[in-house]
Amino acid sequence: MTAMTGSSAQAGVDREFWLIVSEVFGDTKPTFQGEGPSTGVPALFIRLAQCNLTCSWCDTKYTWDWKRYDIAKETHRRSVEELIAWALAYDVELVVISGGEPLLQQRALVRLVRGLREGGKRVEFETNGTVLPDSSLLVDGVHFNVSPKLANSGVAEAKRIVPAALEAFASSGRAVFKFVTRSVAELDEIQQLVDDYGLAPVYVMPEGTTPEGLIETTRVLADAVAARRWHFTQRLHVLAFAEARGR
Ligand SMILES: Nc1nc2[nH]cc(C(=O)O)c2c(=O)[nH]1
Ligand code: SF4
Ligand SMILES: [Mg+2]
Repeated sequence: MTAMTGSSAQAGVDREFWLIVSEVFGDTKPTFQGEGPSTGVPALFIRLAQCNLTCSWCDTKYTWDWKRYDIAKETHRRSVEELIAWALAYDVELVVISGGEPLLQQRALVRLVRGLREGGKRVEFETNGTVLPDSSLLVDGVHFNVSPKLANSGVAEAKRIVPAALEAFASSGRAVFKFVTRSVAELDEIQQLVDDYGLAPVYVMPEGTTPEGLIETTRVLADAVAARRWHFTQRLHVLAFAEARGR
């Protein structure tokens, strides 16, 4: 026995080699990256459980809302090795790591990303931009779709806006900033964040979990987004597959 035994040392090892996963998809029912600059690119998805925010309109509450969902049913402990082997079994270059908030499990992600890169994969993270990224994740072949949350999320500003994290992503050269938006008025709120933290490039994405809702909000937003010379992104998986989980 050494001083490195006991539950906290064990937890440290766990955090390096294991991930708490919500679901993986894109294998048996192939899909595309549905959002952001790689929209339409074939992709595998690893969705991690747990989030540090509680957005009212969150479409993946089954990753964190244990009042509504059963944590025992919705979460699975998977080894980093197992996840790498799963991804490498498919001839799909892009692996999207989403959540929940994936960067809450950053120590194991460093190993996961290394294995995926060594296997020839490209990696995109979907993150809420509140967790400072480890420098070993800011490497060739790894990109971040950073989605800072607006007041429409219902989350307190001090929780959803973490200046040091936003600045780190902005200066990384590996991030785009994607804003879930409902109204033209919210574009001023986005502009303020863009100015305060030097965020670029900006992608505006309509909030919605139905094709009808997305189209309606797209019509509301498109002119004003184009006028600011910002990017616009749809949610292709919602248009293509509706609300089907795991697509
Ligand atoms: N096809 C597809 N693309 C996505 N891009 C980001 C997603 C997410 O849930 O973070 C997502 C998703 O759930 N499905
Ligand atoms: S940050 Fe993302 S996963 Fe977390 S509650 Fe908000 S929308 Fe859901
Ligand atoms: Mg989604």
